[in-house]
Amino acid sequence: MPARLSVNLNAIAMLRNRRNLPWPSVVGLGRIALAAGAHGLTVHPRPDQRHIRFSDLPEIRALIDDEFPRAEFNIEGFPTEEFLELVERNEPNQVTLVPDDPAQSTSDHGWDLAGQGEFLKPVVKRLKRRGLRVSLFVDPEPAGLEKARELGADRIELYTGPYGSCHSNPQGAIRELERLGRTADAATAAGLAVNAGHDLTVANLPALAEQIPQLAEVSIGHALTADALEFGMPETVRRFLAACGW
Ligand SMILES: CC(=O)[C@@H](O)[C@H](O)COP(=O)(O)O
Ligand SMILES: NCC(=O)COP(=O)(O)O
Repeated sequence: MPARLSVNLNAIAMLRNRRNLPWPSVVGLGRIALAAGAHGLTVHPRPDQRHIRFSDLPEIRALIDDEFPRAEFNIEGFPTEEFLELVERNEPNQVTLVPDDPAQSTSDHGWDLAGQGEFLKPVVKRLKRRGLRVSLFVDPEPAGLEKARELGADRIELYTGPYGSCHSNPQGAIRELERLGRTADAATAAGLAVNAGHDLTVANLPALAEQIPQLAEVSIGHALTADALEFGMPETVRRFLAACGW
């Protein structure tokens, strides 16, 4: 089955936050994306709430529950106590744990699974006890992924930033794709399902989907929001779904 598309609403929230006004509406554009066929919505709340605000989460949860009960809600972020309580209050289908520092402008690396395993283990256990699917954001590096399974994770999310940055470097893109493919295969061998995200575009998705046939989900925000400004959200979602192979 082609990878499912989860639309990341952070970039829309960032645009909204330029003013103390309720537009563009994060929930409204989430609704349009799901109505156009997207399979889920992703948010990545950060402690300073510079994109998604904590108050957006119950509204997104209600949108899915009331209007799109088959859609998935994915919450991404660094597992502080504040983040974990936010997750527990809003009951997503999936939690993607990301090792980003509050000062980072965006996510730019995956977990050091060996070095940070002791920190992650109780966090994964706590989320699993709540019945949530847990995914760990990882670099495209095949070695050591069994550790993610040992920690209790269900999935990994491949950090595709280095692949995305090869948009005008075809040889580099081929090298990154091979690295992503080997990492995905190592994850599958370890019993983990595979998600991917960061700087994915309509242009670079088809090759990724071909390289990783087992890809379960892609979460996409920045390029999808840029395209939505040009083509409108419904047409953009259809273009991204087609790029995934739907
Ligand atoms: C983990 C990841 O790659 C995304 O969550 C990314 O951080 C999107 O969030 P921003 O667009 O707010 O950086
Ligand atoms: N997990 C990655 C994500 O949600 C979106 O990243 P981007 O498309 O905004 O780079």
